[in-house]
Amino acid sequence: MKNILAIQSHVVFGHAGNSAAEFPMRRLGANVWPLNTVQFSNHTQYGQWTGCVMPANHLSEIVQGIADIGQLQRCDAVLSGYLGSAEQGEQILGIVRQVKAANPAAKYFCDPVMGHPEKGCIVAPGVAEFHTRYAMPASDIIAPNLIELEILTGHAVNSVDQAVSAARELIAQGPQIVLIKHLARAGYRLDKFEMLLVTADEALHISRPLVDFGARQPVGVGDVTSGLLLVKLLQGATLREALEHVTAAVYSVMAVTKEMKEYELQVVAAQDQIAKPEVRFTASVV
Ligand SMILES: Nc1ncnc2c1ncn2[C@@H]1O[C@H](COP(=O)(O)OP(=O)(O)O)[C@@H](O)[C@H]1O
Ligand SMILES: Cc1ncc(COP(=O)(O)O)c(C=O)c1O
Ligand SMILES: [Mg+2]
Repeated sequence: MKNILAIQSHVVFGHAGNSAAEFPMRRLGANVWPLNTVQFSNHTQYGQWTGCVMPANHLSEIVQGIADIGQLQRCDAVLSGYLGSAEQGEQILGIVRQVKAANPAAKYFCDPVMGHPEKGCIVAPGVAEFHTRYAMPASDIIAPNLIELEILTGHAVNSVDQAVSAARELIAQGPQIVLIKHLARAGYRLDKFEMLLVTADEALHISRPLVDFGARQPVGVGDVTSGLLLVKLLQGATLREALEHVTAAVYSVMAVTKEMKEYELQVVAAQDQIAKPEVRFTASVV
């Protein structure tokens, strides 16, 4: 069993952050240690929520507790996602160092969740800068969407070739694997949902059909995508196997969500499809 310390948001109602990713990751057979950066009533795309951001030192305090009972060396990866404050970022980097000292084989997977005012994703000030300056160079795997990729590289990305080069600019600074979770307007086709998985010497492209949700797109898709990719890689899947499985699993969650006429991701209803998707999408080498 692989053990993943997952540091991201928790919402009581619905699915985002750990509340989106934790169950699907477990359904694939990994142990998840959820460490919540915030506890909110619901995700921020409702435009209103209640709850609080955890004090930054809460994160390291919890990890120290795990170290104190002699279990930290069993951690195979740290996953970080939605942060409640930039100060939490500093604590997370300390946690990554502490975990790697306890288990030198452990990986740091960074989902650099940044604010996206147009989409209604609201993130605290300083978090985008934290991801760009500190988290990206410290990560082993990073999974930006297109806008996050542009912020991380500091320039526009308008095509698949540019996206591959941009991913390799990041690779030159730290991570070995970059997943571009949504190519959007930089993809080959606007009527598909496309992703790229890039390493120093490999680039894989995959696409799945768009599911029509109109203007109200489900939230947490990126969080599920990142969590599942990490589990597959830790379990020894090849890059191609991991990318193809994640694409089919997340597509199935979207399709079930649409079928049930829901807005919140239906990860429980779609659980069998997460583990063994019936659809299959094939990645191609760029
Ligand atoms: N197959 C699909 N059909 C339609 N929309 C999708 C599909 N897969 C994902 N999406 C939507 O695409 C968007 C991906 O958002 P993006 O900002 O690129 O990444 P993230 O989820 O990390 O924020 C989400 O709004 C999600 O609901
Ligand atoms: C509390 C919370 N966590 C996480 C996310 C990230 O979700 P996504 O996977 O869509 O990037 C959001 C987006 O609005 C959010 O409000
Ligand atoms: Mg995201």
